[in-house]
This record gives sequence, structure tokens and C-alpha cells, in this order.
Amino acid sequence: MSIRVENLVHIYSKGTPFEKTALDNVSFEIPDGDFVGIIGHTGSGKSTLIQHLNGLVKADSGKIYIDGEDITQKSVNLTKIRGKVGIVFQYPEYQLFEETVYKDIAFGPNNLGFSADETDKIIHEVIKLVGLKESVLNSSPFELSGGQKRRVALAGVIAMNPEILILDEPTAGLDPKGRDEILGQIKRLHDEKGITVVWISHSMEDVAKIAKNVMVMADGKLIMHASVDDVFKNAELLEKNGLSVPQINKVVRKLKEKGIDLGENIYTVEKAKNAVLNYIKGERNA
Ligand SMILES: Nc1ncnc2c1ncn2[C@@H]1O[C@H](COP(=O)(O)OP(=O)(O)OP(=O)(O)O)[C@@H](O)[C@H]1O
Repeated sequence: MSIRVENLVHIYSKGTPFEKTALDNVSFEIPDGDFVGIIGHTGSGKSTLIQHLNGLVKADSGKIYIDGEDITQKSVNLTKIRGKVGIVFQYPEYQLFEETVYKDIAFGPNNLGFSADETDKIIHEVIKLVGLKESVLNSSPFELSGGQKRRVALAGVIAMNPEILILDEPTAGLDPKGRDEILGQIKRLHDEKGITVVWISHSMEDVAKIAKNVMVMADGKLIMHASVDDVFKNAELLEKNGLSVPQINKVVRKLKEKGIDLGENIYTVEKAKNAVLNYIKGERNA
């Protein structure tokens, strides 16, 4: 499913001394099946933006089209839209409230009117997708570790069978292993089911590794929207806006200054490793 946003404006506390323009005329298009990372300094408007994408907040002006349907219209069926556009918020584990994991995951599909049999089938599918064992289904969500709770929350959103998955820092507060696993599962979901993913991240490394395209927010404006390579080429602009390129790229640039040229557009450790191996091979054959 595609997303198109036209001239979106969001102002908090309008008409008061605390007025704040969180989104300042933001326009973009995300094609069906894309995997977009949203980066931006703290307070740049990222969370506000994603809340608009399934109608959780009201725009001061502008239009939002989900698969061509304008969801800012009063007549729109928001329950239907929210079934198609799933959002996983920051620290989603705080939203778990049922007495068992099974019931928690069932909550969304039940609300959307899925039959008990359908819901049961989906629960057994999604629990595997997020890398949990069936045995946790009868546990209380509160008995689980932080990483497991995060997976349950993700499973609850995936169980609604969304066509667009929006994630606000899904790996915040997890250890490196938990982070890699959750990101791997999201990537697999995207690859296997073709789900469009929009993902807020503070990790430039993760964005370079997983996203196809990147949106850069600064002070409520969308200042760049391009491929990973095209965005990270602009190190100076990113740094000016409180961001950075992945650390590995800094190492690659430093090496270039010292006369060791590994090549352009190296933003992941994997790419750097291959470039180093090629470089060594080249030196040997010279
Ligand atoms: N409920 C609110 N009332 C008033 N101002 C708000 C509210 N929520 C956010 N803001 C302000 O709007 C701006 C954008 O906030 P938002 O949370 O969208 O940014 P963000 O990029 O997601 O930040 P972070 O990376 O810290 O989560 C900030 O200046 C913030 O202080």
C-alpha cells in the first residue's frame, strides 16, 4: 500500500504562548512495498508525523492518502484504515494489558471482527514470525523479559494483517542481540509479505543496513528523502542537523585521507569488510 502526504501541517497548543509547529508543510510519497527509515534530531517531528498516517491525530492542514484514499476526510472509516496501517509505538510493552499473551495478541483481530478460528490461526502464525515459542501464549505478558514483551507487542500489530507497518524506534532499550533479532524479523516480514515499512530510528548503522530509502526531518520539515546512499553522502548537512553518518563511513573517509581508498558509499560494516578484502587482493596482485 502506498502513502502520499501533501502539505501536512501540525501545530501543538495553537493560539497559546506554547504554540509549536511540529510539522511544517511536509509532503512526500512512499510507494507500495518500500522500507523507509525516518531519521531526525530529537523534537524534529518524527513521532507526530507517523501518528498522522493512521489518523490518530488531526492535521491543521494538508492531505494524507493511504492507497489513494484521503484519510483526512470526515467520512473515512478509521477502524478500517487502522487495520491496514499498524503502528508499533516506542516501548509498546507498556500497552500490554491482558492476562495472557494469547489474549493480548487476539485483541486487535477481535476488534477487527475476525472469527475465533481465524484469530487462533493468526496467533499461532505471528508468534513464530516474531521468534517466540508457543509456550509463552499462556503466560502473563508481565512474566516475560523486555525483549519478549516487545515481540508480543509487535505480534499484536502484525496479527491485524497490516499492509503498512509503522514503527517508532522498535529496538529502543534492547541489548544488541535483541535489537538485531527484532530488526531481522521486521526485515523478513517485509521481504516475505511485501509489507510497506516506515521506521523511525536513531541508529544510522541500522538504517544503512536495512532501509531502502531515508527521510530526514529537521525542525518540523522534511529536508531530504532519497536512497540510503544519497542521504548519507550528505554528511555535512546531516551533521548540521544534529545527525551523523554511520561510524564505519567515518573510518573509511579517514583511511582515504591516509591514501587508502576503499571506494564510495560504504555505510555498513559488511560493505567495509568486502571493500577491505578487495583492497588487499588488489594490493597483492599489484
Ligand atoms: N503533546 C504535545 N504538546 C505540545 N508539544 C508537543 C507535543 N508532542 C510533541 N510536541 C512538540 O512537537 C515537536 C515535535 O515532537 P515529536 O515528538 O514529533 O518529535 P520527535 O522527532 O519524534 O522527537 P524524539 O526523537 O525525541 O522522539 C517537539 O518540539 C515537541 O516538544
